Amino acid sequence: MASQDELKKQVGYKAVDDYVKSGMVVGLGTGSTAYFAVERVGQKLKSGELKDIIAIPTSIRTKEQAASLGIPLTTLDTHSKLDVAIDGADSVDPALNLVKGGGGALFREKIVEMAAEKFIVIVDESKLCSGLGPHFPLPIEVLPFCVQHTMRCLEALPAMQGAKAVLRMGSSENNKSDGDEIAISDNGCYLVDMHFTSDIQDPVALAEQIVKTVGVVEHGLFTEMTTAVIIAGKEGISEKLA
Ligand SMILES: O=C[C@H](O)[C@H](O)[C@H](O)COP(=O)(O)O
Repeated sequence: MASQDELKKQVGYKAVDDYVKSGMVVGLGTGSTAYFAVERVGQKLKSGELKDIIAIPTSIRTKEQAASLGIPLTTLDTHSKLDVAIDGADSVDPALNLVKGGGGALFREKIVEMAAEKFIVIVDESKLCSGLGPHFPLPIEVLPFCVQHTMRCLEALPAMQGAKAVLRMGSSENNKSDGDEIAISDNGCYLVDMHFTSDIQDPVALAEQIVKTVGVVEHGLFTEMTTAVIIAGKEGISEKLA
């Protein structure tokens, strides 16, 4: 049976093979699944199968990986429109709404992926869920100023359904929750993870309430953005179109 890494590699490679063509401006996602898509772009540029690609990375980690592979890079300041962006996700619901930001990259991911004509999501089947929320905590990037106050405001939002806010701890090297310092995003901000005990009833309404909360930079609900989800599982690879 294929390992989880093998499944991630399969979808990462397939997304590049199916959706990235020469001459495109490509958004490169962040995380252990997107890693393989970046690897594939690098391989195909090196072999000459792809030409004239320019890419926009969604984190410092991805920028470093892409640079090490010789992928030409740009930013949204130079290219406001992308042909395609490819990224992983932490949760995918049946309507292809996503929770993202488990690796802390949600702000850069969202600003890049919103600018892409096609947004291709790559996951193994463990990321599929019947409803967002309990499957994976919802990350929110916030300014450090008075973070405890911002967390209480988030908990009090009507559409938050009583979810509990937890300030993410990590280390300066890795903003996954594995250290004893407050995790710092690539943008110098904090990350708050909202823990739900029931499915989020209305992700669009919740997103609207979160962005109106002063102190919030961005949140990890990616609603109505997905073009397609490529899923790797025990039965092989499948694709769901929005
Ligand atoms: O901030 C991180 C991103 O949103 C990732 O795309 C997401 O956490 C999925 O990462 P992975 O493919 O490592 O599970």
